[in-house]
Amino acid sequence: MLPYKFISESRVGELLEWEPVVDAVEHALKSVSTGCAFQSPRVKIVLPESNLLYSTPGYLKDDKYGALASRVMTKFPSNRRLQPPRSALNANISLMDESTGVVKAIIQGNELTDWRTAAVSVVATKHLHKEKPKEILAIIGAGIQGRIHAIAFQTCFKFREVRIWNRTGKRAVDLARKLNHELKTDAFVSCETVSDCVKNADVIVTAAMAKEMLVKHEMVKKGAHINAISVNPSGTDLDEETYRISKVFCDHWTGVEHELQHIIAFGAKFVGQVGDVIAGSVQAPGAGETSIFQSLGMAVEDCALARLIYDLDQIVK
Ligand SMILES: NC(=O)C1=CN([C@@H]2O[C@H](COP(=O)(O)OP(=O)(O)OC[C@H]3O[C@@H](n4cnc5c(N)ncnc54)[C@H](O)[C@@H]3O)[C@@H](O)[C@H]2O)C=CC1
Ligand SMILES: O=C(O)C1=NCCCC1
Repeated sequence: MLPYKFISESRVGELLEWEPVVDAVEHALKSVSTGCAFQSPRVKIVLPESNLLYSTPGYLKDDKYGALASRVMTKFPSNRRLQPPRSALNANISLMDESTGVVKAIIQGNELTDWRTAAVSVVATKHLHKEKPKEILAIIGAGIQGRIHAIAFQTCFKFREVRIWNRTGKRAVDLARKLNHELKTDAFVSCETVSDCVKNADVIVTAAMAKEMLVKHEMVKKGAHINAISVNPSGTDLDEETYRISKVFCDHWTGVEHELQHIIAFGAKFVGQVGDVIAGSVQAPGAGETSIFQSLGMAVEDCALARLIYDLDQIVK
């Protein structure tokens, strides 16, 4: 018998639904603005062959989603070439008892990472693109994050059209077909060029981790909202001018200081954390203002989800 609960990926998949996940990450995002988030900059270790190990410990003080947790994640890009292929990112979360610090659960963390990242983009869009059109969504990159963002956004907002572009076009075609089938809709379409995908889109998600800047400012509709979720220290999916002409928001200031200096060097001005807008201390972008949410991911998001999963595991049989 293990001295802690083990919660597997398949169990996490059974437990999660969008409404509670979005609520949990909304609490986590707000916590950075209200003094309820305790977290350090992400530790990143570069391993041989450019593989990575990330560590993100944190404590979220919150009645509903409060938790003391630490996530360890590895990124081994060559996993995609294994037979059968494996995810490049692999995460596990230790959830500790808040009064003793003793581990009470180990949660496999890939589903958790996928759901929480897409839910964070949903919350950013809700608050930064409030009362603005949500007819056309463009998704750049049809990988794990592209797929989960497509599902989350369609579940939470119901866009009329969801366009998907991918470097290898067949992946975008296949994903659109699969999602139409799974979600019983015809809203998903694939696009052959980034420009066709982004043109006139109200909301854009970039999850391609491209070496070149894929989205150029002239492609982006004035007043659109962009969720830039790729974490890439050497590049961005958006061009420099898109950053300069937009109001740019982050998840947490510490992350900006430690990981986003290359974007500040473009002349981008970060105007606040999404949590500041939720808490009412920073204004949301006005009509006609283009906005970017530069997502890094942070420990308190993992805390909120770990708590939600742990609590659901106790009650859902
Ligand atoms: N902000 C956050 O909290 C999180 C961010 N991420 C980041 O999101 C990004 C996507 O992650 P996943 O979907 O898991 O990866 P993935 O490998 O499943 O998908 C990446 C997609 O980008 C495309 N791509 C790769 N290189 C490209 C290039 N040079 N040009 C154009 N397209 C290219 C691939 O075809 C693939 O469809 C990564 O940068 C990852 O680090 C992932 C999880 C959380
Ligand atoms: O989930 C996170 O947080 C990630 N951080 C850095 C790299 C991609 C995922």
